[in-house]
Amino acid sequence: MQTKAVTAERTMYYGKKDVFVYRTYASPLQVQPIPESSFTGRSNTIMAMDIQAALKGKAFLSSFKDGDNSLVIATDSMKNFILHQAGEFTGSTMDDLLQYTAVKFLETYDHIQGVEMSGTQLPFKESGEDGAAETVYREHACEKPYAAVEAVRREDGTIVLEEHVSGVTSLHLIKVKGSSFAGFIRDEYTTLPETTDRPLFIYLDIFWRYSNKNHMRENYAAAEQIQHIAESVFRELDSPSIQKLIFDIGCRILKRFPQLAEVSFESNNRTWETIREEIPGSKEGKVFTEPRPPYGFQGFTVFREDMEEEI
Ligand SMILES: O=c1[nH]c(=O)c2[nH]c(=O)[nH]c2[nH]1
Repeated sequence: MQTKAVTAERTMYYGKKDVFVYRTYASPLQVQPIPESSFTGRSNTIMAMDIQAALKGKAFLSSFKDGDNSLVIATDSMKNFILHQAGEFTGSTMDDLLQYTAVKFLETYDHIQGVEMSGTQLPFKESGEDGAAETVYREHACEKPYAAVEAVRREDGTIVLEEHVSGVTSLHLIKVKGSSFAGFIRDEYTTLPETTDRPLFIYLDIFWRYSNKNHMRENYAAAEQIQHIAESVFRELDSPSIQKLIFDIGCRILKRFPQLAEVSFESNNRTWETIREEIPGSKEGKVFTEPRPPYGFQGFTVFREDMEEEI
């Protein structure tokens, strides 16, 4: 849950997580292709999602303090509500489904003040060599589209979308050569050698915000396209560090999608451990093994004003 007790304000919410929603034959998604990706949409024959919802509002105080459940919507009922709305939903993205359902919660129950919802999409790829099979899908590992929304009831009673973040999580990208890491502080704590060419393996989560919340429907940036941009920039550029790599990926994403205001990254260094630098008879072959913990990580947000040069 994103909500953290970092302010003097009381933390108070409750909800349901891991609501698995499988909606079949939702409206297909269509997007404009971009140079880095031939992706043009999803059939949405299966929209598979792991959804979380949290309800907020002063009305719930008595349930915590006095054990008064008279205003409690059981989390079991919340699960049923979410599953029901998945059948009413006519849109084509998880972002939209979350917004639709969060607003429905507020419209249905007057005493709720805010609803936070997030979801991870579980991609099912068309099965078959040419992807032509229309009814058989194989579950796809690794990268997953993500979305989170918060809808609130204002003082004047209007319901607004206060927060919306989209994302793609668990990209596992390896580039076997063309990455370096050198020039860092060398002191008595340094044992890491400088590398001019390392096999860089990163785990990457990417999150983005639209400059205007209406863009979510009119100018949707698909997780697949963001992923393909990340892969293209990784392939094209020789990076001096993961820090610079994620910055460059962020600039390219903002360049490609003017409707986005910012892109954030959480990266994890999973660079393989080198076992054999040289293999007799092989020009470039090496042998590596899994890295051992602990793992390095980076977090960074790229804003539009950061984009000075063309990438
Ligand atoms: O790209 C990197 N950035 C770092 O900050 C770092 N630190 C480290 O040990 N290896 C790496 N690699």
